[in-house]
Amino acid sequence: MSTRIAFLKGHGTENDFVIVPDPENALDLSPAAVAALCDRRAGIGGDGVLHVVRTAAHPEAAHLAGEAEWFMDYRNGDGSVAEMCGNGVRVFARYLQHAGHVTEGDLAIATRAGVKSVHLAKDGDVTVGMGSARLPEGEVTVSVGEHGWPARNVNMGNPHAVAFVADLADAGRLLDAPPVGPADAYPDGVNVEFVVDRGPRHVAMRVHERGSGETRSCGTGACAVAVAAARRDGADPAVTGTPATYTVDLPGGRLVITERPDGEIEMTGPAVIVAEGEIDAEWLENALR
Ligand SMILES: N[C@H](CCC[C@H](N)C(=O)O)C(=O)O
Repeated sequence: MSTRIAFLKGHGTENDFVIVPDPENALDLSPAAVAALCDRRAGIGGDGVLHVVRTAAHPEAAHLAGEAEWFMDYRNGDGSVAEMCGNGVRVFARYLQHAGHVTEGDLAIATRAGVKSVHLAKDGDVTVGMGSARLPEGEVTVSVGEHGWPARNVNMGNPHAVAFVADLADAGRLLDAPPVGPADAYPDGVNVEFVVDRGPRHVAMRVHERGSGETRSCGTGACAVAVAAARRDGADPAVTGTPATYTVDLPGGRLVITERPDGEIEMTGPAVIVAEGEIDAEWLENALR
């Protein structure tokens, strides 16, 4: 019998992930291996992979070992690397609790976008300190077919273009990445969000994610949407001195985003471990050929 590699499956508002515990960073998780694991027909299936590594064991994160014991080595479903994954951090924290590495309460998780503070509440929700948003200068536009909209450029550690539309159906089927202009605005690609209002400080969104396609939810995207909506609504906390809280409905569930006057953004939502099992190492090896 060939070697087995442990995995778990989890999701946060139906943004789903293959979780691969690998404390000593011993596995060669190449882009091809990640894409094979995320393949929804020939593999396990997921929007991305959460590679669970002790911070001290990963060359990109070892400098953060004094601040956080675990590093979320996040990969998109196409095998590309992204700086941050908001839903992923919640599921990552839930995995650490499931595996007995942490109990409920507060913990820190290292990511490529720095160390994130996480609170595991008794009632099942997880709150993540997402840091603050950057709003690069310059107009960007998003197009779908003959439609075009001005969009807000928001960086949550990863890039987002947020377009407010009349109807979420205006985004079409989102089978491909919607063109974003100007062409040089996002040299490394971008996550694109389409937003409609549902009520005061209440929006709904769809997202086409860089490296994963349309997903049921995007945590960093929901934060980008809340930040863009607060600027549109004259509720920028840095100006008003008052925190701005938005309820964000996604196809896969609901997230609550609060931006404080100091710029810190908190995201609260569910995180679920669905299953665990073993990957056949020989299968994975063959999948790379
Ligand atoms: N596709 C994103 C990373 C995952 C973001 C999303 N799943 C989230 O929950 O924040 C990117 O390439 O920047």
